[in-house]
This record gives sequence, structure tokens and C-alpha cells, in this order.
Amino acid sequence: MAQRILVLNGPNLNLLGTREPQLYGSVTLAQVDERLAVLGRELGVSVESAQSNHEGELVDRIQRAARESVEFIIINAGAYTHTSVALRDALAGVAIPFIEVHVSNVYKREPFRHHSYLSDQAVGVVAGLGTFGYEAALRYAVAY
Ligand SMILES: O=C1C[C@@](O)(C(=O)O)C[C@@H](O)[C@@H]1O
Repeated sequence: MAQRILVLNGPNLNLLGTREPQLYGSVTLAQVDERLAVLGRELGVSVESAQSNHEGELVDRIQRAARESVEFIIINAGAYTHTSVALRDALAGVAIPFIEVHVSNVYKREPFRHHSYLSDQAVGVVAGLGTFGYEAALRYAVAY
């Protein structure tokens, strides 16, 4: 069976493409998801994308990933990156390797965005490459 990869997006990422375009660009989340699905087919892996604005739903989705034998997670937890012990615990609990993605370069932004509850557990972090960061993460995940 093809390697299963979950791409998980957190709060406000459903607004990609219209939200603060000077920071996040003009590509929509639907376009990102489509690009990743196409790339996944090229690379011979199964890519599933999900988005939620709700912390508990993201926790549930991470727990479900373990039951579904997902082998790798690419996560942009949005603002929950900087606040959520629950997401950290969920990722640690399922022990699925993951890459943390940020569309913007969080280190060029407000100091509260410099701390992540996820980074020290991540295989790696991609920040500031725009939506290309998801594609870079997917290519890495497949090679991992
Ligand atoms: O919602 C987001 C998006 C973000 O994760 C990014 O992709 O650059 C950066 C976060 O600080 C912010 O809260």
C-alpha cells in the first residue's frame, strides 16, 4: 500500500489566498491541497489534506491518523503553534514523524511567534518559503 501522508492545517489557514496576502501570498488552500495531491501521485504516495479552526478537532485528527496508519504528518498549526500544549501532546502521543510548516517567516515577525510548542519534536521546520514550503515538506517526507 502507498505511504500515507497527512497534511493538517490549523486555524485561519482556510483563508489562505485572501488573508493578509503580503504575508501569506495569493495561493488558496484548495490550490495548495490540489498541488500536493498531484505531487503525491507523481511520487507514489497517498496525500490526505485536512483543515480545522478548532484545536480539539485537530487533536482528534492527529489521533485518528495513528489508527489509520498514517506514516508522516505535515502540519501548519497556525496560531496554535505558539499556544497549544494539547497539539504537542497529541503529536507526541501518536509518535508519527512530522514536519512543521509556516507559510510566513515567523522569525521575522512578532516575538510571540518565535516560540513553537512543536518544533523541538519535529523532524524539521519550514518557514518563510510561502506555500512552496508544503511541497518541500512533502518531498522530504517521501524521502524520509
Ligand atoms: O496562522 C498563522 C500562520 C502561520 O503558521 C504561517 O503559516 O506562517 C504563522 C502563525 O504565526 C500564524 O498564526
